[in-house]
Amino acid sequence: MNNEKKRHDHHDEDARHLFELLHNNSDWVWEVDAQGRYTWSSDVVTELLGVPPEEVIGKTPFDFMPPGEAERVACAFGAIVTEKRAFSGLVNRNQRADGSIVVLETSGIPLFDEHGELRGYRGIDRNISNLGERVLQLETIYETTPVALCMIDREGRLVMFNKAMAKLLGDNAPLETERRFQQLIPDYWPFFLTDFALAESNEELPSRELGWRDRCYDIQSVPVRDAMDGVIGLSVTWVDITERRQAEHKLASANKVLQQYAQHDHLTGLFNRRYMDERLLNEIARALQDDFPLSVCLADIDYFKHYNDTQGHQAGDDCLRLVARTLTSARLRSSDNVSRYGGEEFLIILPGANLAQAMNVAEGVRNDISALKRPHSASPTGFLTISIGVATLQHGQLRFEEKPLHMIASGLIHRADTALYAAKKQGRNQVVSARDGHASTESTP
Ligand SMILES: Nc1nc2c(ncn2[C@@H]2O[C@H](COP(=O)(O)OP(=O)(O)OP(=O)(O)O)[C@@H](O)[C@H]2O)c(=O)[nH]1
Repeated sequence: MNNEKKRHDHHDEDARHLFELLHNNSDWVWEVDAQGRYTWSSDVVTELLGVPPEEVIGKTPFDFMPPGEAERVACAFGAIVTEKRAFSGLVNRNQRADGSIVVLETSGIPLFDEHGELRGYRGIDRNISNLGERVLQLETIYETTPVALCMIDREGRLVMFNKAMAKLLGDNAPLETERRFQQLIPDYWPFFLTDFALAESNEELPSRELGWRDRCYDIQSVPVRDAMDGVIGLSVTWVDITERRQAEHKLASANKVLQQYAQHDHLTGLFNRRYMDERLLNEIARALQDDFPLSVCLADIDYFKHYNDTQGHQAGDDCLRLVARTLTSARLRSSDNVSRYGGEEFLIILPGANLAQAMNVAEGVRNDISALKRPHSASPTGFLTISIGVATLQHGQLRFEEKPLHMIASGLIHRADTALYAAKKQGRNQVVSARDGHASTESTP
């Protein structure tokens, strides 16, 4: 009898204690039915929402939230109820009876009846107004930023992802967090495995440029660590750089076209004088450095003014194009360069060619042009011909040249021009070298 009374007293004591715990605490304890209507509430609700427990019964949590917030939370809570799972840390804004806003952190566990059917939830709400407002703001920023963000854990699960990331994944977007990245974008998983390995060894993670469904992304992972500094996941940023890359490609092609214009003669397609002057400086510098000879051939169409005057300017242009084609199809080395140097004047740079070799090339070119048998009434041959002046920077002689490059270049061109003048003077349709001023081939009248 005595023991029985003791047990009874204990029971009373526990019940009083439990009552105190439930109603006189900082957390609000509640139960809802399967439709989310409160079926039981501790007194703490008065403190949190400014209404007594009896006014809460029959209502749902969404009845205490501002409309936009109710919609947002309903969305998150809908997924939880569908899966009939426990949840925690669900942050939500509520409107108190006096109109003020209180931010609550809600956690709960599902309750099942004897048939295993969901009969409701039991849980607690905690007032986190100070911290909560900041958390919600950060969540909003995370959710609505146009940059795609996600967090991948070590098993490849997509633990978190924002709206932009869901859009990026499109119909690949996971409906449950259990979906693994390996299944979503299998090709990228090896990159993240590498990032995990680098993060483990405290190395910097590189940014990567990868394509996914016709878009181009700049992807950067940052390790997420636990309290013991272990890597538990990767926070990944996906910046869509498709437009930037497209603009860069357009710019590169435009630059290519501009460069083509800047370096080429539009009539013949050959390199122009501006390019060739620069090229000549580079070739002379190379010849000086490696101590090899370099020659230039300056070619000029004979009696071209007359050709123009009799055949017309258009035919003159065609003739210039024909000469350009013939010069480029001559058997030159790949390092040789042909340009239109002036109106009807062409320059050929022959790196590595000594005077004899250059004379040979020039003679071949002269011969090619006369072999075209292009009628030209003013020419003594009756056909189109060219005259060529050849000048060479001799191997060995260069070493002692101490002039600036541009002076060596202009001196070389000047000597070729003087030789060309001599060729014209001696009857045209011939090649003359700057050294001796003698024609290598006489014109054939
Ligand atoms: N059709 C055409 N003619 C051009 C072009 N550039 C220069 N010319 C012509 O080339 C001719 C060059 O004439 P001249 O410098 O007097 O020389 P030439 O008549 O060839 O006489 P020699 O060089 O002494 O044999 C001029 O009539 C220019 O108008 C061009 O792009 N197209």
